[in-house]
Amino acid sequence: MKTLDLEARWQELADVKDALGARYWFPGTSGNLSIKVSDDPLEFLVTASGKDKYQRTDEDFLLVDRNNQPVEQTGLKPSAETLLHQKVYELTDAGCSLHVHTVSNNVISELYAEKGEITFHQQELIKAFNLWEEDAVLRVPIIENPAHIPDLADLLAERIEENVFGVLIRNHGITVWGRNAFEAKKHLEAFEFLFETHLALRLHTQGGR
Ligand SMILES: CSCCC(=O)C(=O)COP(=O)(O)O
Ligand SMILES: [Zn+2]
Repeated sequence: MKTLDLEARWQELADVKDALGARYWFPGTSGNLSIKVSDDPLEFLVTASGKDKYQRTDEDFLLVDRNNQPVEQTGLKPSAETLLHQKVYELTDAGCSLHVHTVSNNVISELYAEKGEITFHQQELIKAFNLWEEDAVLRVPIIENPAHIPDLADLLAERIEENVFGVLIRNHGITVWGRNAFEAKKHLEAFEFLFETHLALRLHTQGGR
């Protein structure tokens, strides 16, 4: 892995972090982000655990390997949810994975938890997921939120399949991915737009029920 690649990926992820931070999508130090630096062996930059993600510092990210262990000696701790990012890289062609907690994704995750998914169709913004046909459907699986992270990561892995670009975690947040940082951010913005629109529409047409 070249130092130049690492530096470029670091800046890319830091810029995404700033953009999501500007939307206040990291309440209470929640959220974690990662970007792939090397495929073989798998190495990715991931946010350090428990940090104020609205700040931009030289200690925001650390490089971890396929076992979620820091590649170099560091006092930083990888995100508690690093294993979820590793599963995404293992099971998809993703180059970047983003996890945020928002009010909208939490409310949707609870409202549709029993169904195990929420679907969107006839919504212009599903084109952000490269779904262009008039009858195309975007499916967002919803999983439970066990405290034991390996169990959570297994639930996530079970729901990853073709044309799934993100998974909601009940009363927790969403994990989203894309082939690169641009696409992952695009997907996350589109999901949040769809969730907010859906909730607003429910409020107006069904009084929130
Ligand atoms: C205070 S948020 C609880 C942990 C969490 O869900 C999260 O997204 C942040 O954890 P991290 O270890 O990545 O800071
Ligand atoms: Zn989280």
